[in-house]
Amino acid sequence: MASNGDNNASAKPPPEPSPLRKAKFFQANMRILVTGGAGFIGSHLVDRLMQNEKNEVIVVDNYFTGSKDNLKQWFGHPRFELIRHDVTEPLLVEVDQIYHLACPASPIFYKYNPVKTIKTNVIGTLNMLGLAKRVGARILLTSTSEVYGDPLIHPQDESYWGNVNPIGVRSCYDEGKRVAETLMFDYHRQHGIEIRIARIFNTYGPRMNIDDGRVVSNFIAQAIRDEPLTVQLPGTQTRSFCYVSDMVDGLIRLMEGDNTGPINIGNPGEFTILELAENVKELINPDVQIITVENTPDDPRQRKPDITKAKSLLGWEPTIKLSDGIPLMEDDFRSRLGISRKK
Ligand SMILES: NC(=O)c1ccc[n+]([C@@H]2O[C@H](COP(=O)([O-])OP(=O)(O)OC[C@H]3O[C@@H](n4cnc5c(N)ncnc54)[C@H](O)[C@@H]3O)[C@@H](O)[C@H]2O)c1
Ligand SMILES: O=c1ccn([C@@H]2O[C@H](COP(=O)(O)OP(=O)(O)O[C@H]3OC[C@@H](O)[C@H](O)[C@H]3O)[C@@H](O)[C@H]2O)c(=O)[nH]1
Repeated sequence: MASNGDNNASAKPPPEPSPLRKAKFFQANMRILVTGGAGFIGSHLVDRLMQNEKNEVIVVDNYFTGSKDNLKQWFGHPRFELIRHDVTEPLLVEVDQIYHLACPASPIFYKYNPVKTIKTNVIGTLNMLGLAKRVGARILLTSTSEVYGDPLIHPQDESYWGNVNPIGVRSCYDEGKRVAETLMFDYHRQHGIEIRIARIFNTYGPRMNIDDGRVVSNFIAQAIRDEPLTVQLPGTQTRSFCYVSDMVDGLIRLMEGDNTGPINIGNPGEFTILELAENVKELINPDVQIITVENTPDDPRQRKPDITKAKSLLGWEPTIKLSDGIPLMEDDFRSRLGISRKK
């Protein structure tokens, strides 16, 4: 099946960014806002940004799925600030870059209060774009592979417009992210805002909530606790799993580069969910049982990123394969669960 053409096509060049960008008083540091920075990917991003001593990092988070614990290593640091704030409310800060991650990402959490999820995606993104416009900041949105819905082309490249149910139980998230992308491009074309859009594919690693509900964290927690691994039917559905340090590297490259995106960031290594369960069983607990359970509506049947653009435009590709990433996550889960390896 054919793709839908160039997403970036625009008739005329966008206007210049806000003059405020160039009218600031001299300042040596880069002031970076990370929304959703207390969450899984956000906190790893903050760690990486804080390594650069020219960066000042402000995190805003409402702690719905994130935790202060993920950032405790930075409390009291002079270049770090944490604000309890909900992005559905306006925010007044002075920053140069915005990494906009705030949004529950696990299906069980984003479906828990769907109206809030879509407000976070739409009003939250509008607020962050309004902020970017006022201060002339560059803004990066963490969009998702879910914008492709249950994809009819495989692997998915950025020119594919997707196959999304607009009225389903996942729509608050996938349609919400699609509107967020639309808003990003409208602010770019209309107001000259410097935008970056990452389409993130399934990402895993240390610090995921133990009971997050997503498949890798579920299977690892189950294997450590000696509970059966719950493969949702049919088990032949596929996902491609990216380790979090690779993801953070891709996001920073996208922010620092010249391309608006959207750009897929993910690991093209594709596994059926049953294969994932077998991998976790082999690596963590060969005695654990694998069982099948009912699935939820509209679960995408296949997903794998085409990362040609990320390779050529960002010089990025993932470096950590699943069989190396699972043990790294296992260490973190064991220490948080207080269950050591069997002798
Ligand atoms: N992890 C993945 O596989 C994946 C895949 C695709 C896209 N993404 C996107 O990456 C981003 C981060 O995902 P994650 O896996 O780290 O999820 P996460 O749930 O761990 O982090 C999301 C963070 O946003 C915060 N948040 C939620 N709603 C908020 C609101 N209204 N105001 C302020 N803060 C709010 C949460 O408390 C949490 O700290 C999300 O935008 C998600 O859609 C993640
Ligand atoms: O215990 C489980 C959990 C999940 N699954 C299956 O594993 C697959 C992946 O499910 P997850 O809940 O981890 O995540 P999904 O791929 O459905 O959605 C994710 O996609 C990308 C991001 O935007 C989000 O992090 C999330 O929406 C699904 O087919 C699901 O049915 C299981 O078989 N068992």
